[in-house]
Amino acid sequence: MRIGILTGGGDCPGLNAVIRGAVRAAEVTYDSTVVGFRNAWRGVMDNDFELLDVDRCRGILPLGGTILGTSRDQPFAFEDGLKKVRKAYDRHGLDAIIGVGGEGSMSVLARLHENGFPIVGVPKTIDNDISLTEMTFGFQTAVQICTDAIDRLHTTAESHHRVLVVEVMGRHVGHIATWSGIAGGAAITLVPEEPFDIGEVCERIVHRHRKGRFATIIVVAEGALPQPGTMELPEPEMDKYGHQILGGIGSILAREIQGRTGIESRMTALGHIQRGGSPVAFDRVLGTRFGVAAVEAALDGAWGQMVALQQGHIVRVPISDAVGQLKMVDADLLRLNTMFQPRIPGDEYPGIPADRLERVED
Ligand SMILES: Nc1ncnc2c1ncn2[C@@H]1O[C@H](COP(=O)(O)OP(=O)(O)OP(=O)(O)O)[C@@H](O)[C@H]1O
Ligand SMILES: O=P(O)(O)OC[C@H]1O[C@](O)(CO)[C@@H](O)[C@@H]1O
Ligand SMILES: [Mg+2]
Repeated sequence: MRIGILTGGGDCPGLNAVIRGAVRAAEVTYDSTVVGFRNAWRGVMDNDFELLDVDRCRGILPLGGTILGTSRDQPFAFEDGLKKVRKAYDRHGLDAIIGVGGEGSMSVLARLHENGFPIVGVPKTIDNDISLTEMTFGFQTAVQICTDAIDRLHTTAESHHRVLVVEVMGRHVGHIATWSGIAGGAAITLVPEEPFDIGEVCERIVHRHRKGRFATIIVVAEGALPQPGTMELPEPEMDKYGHQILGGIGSILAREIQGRTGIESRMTALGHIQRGGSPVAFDRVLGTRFGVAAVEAALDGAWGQMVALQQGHIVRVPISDAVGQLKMVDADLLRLNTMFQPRIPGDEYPGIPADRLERVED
């Protein structure tokens, strides 16, 4: 079998593990050939490719990024895009294409499948927001990077008695913020799932500092939003693909908190550091499993399917079922954010008696 592979959307630690896993499975186990297209669909449309073999993939497992390069270009944005994809299939004698990407890339794959192409999807994103898979590779690496940063920020925040706002990625959902907030012991975590009230955030900070605490770490997802009418945010700029360029809520928050509370506040935006560098072991393993499973799906003719992690097992789900709705943070985890935040008078926590709440009041 001849299999095309490409990586699309933002890069992500673990992409090279997918490529290596797919190539090793194809070449060594299933006597198949893998054609790698550079920079996602741009490479398919421009015939920019390389043949991938076990030798080419030696040493790439611990490498961040993707050896194939990536882009947000896709065939439906071009009048002759589909024609060019068809030409690539014929020219390379392809039997399948494995597309590795985020929710946007999966939507493109679903449409290509509808157009008759033999497609298999592999979900990727540090944001961990793709439905029907419990985890995407890259996420654990991003969480570890954020947690390490928060650990460091604790000591400087405490020395200076400051509020430190840490802005992390998470365009539509707060998986990275929630996990790293819990792991790093943040006092307050703000996520897109639950618009925040700046007045209440400041009240919690003041209350905490009044009771002898000397520093506060706040983790905020880049896509977190204030409750309507509570705080002005500037309109974000757009990139050339129509995505909002996020990043900035951290500095706005730090300014607002300092202005309202009088407590010195600073901000650190972790930005693309979260996406760079070597994947942690979990992401290498998940990437490898996904790469192998994608080749096996192609060999089985499981077109239009996406490989996914469910209850520790690799399964296949229709790509069309995985797109359209993002995977939000579990209510169980969001509850921890609320439980661990500095308390203010009037807080209620379902299931916890009021006298106990008073005893553990932060
Ligand atoms: N339903 C769709 N049909 C056609 N194109 C789409 C669709 N949804 C998204 N796209 C486009 O697909 C491309 C890839 O999507 P996007 O840039 O969001 O990356 P992604 O794969 O979701 O990765 P990331 O996690 O980095 O966002 C973009 O150009 C986007 O505009
Ligand atoms: O690299 P770009 O295009 O700035 O995209 C940034 C976006 O990509 C993501 O990292 C997802 O891949 C989001 O968390 C973030 O908002
Ligand atoms: Mg996307």
